[in-house]
Amino acid sequence: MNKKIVHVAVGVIKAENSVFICKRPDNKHQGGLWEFPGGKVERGESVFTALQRELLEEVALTIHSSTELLVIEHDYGDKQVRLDVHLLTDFHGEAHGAEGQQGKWVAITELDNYAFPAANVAIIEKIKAL
Ligand SMILES: Nc1nc2c([nH]c(=O)n2[C@@H]2O[C@H](COP(=O)(O)OP(=O)(O)OP(=O)(O)O)[C@@H](O)[C@H]2O)c(=O)[nH]1
Ligand SMILES: [Mg+2]
Repeated sequence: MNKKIVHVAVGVIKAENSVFICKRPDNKHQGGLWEFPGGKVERGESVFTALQRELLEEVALTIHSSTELLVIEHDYGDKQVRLDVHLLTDFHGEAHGAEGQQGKWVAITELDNYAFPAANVAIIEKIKAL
């Protein structure tokens, strides 16, 4: 049976050798794990517009431009996702967990110390190679 694929815009917010990550609330899908901020792309919306909307809501950043990093399709069993991952280096604001969630800047060399959803393995590999 074909499952519906959830289209998600994911932003890797990078400044110097660090990226900004947030902790997913326990009650959400893949809760308690760390994530790159982002969310579902709404009907008729571009990935960039979704990123602008989600990052303002979640981490209070204004995004000026983005570049595509990679696309990941992953089946969690309970949910199938397509992650459109963009690199964000052109933004303004002070990143913080604007929805009450934990958020922090982490050196790319320290990312292996954080637990991410399974789909994120390829994102982390890509970031290390930037
Ligand atoms: N934002 C984000 N979502 C991810 C990552 N990795 C990953 O598998 N996902 C999955 O992508 C899906 C959608 O993300 P989301 O929960 O942020 O969506 P959203 O902000 O629109 O949330 P909402 O609809 O609950 O308000 C979730 O099933 C989540 O588990 C990641 O690094 N960042
Ligand atoms: Mg989200």
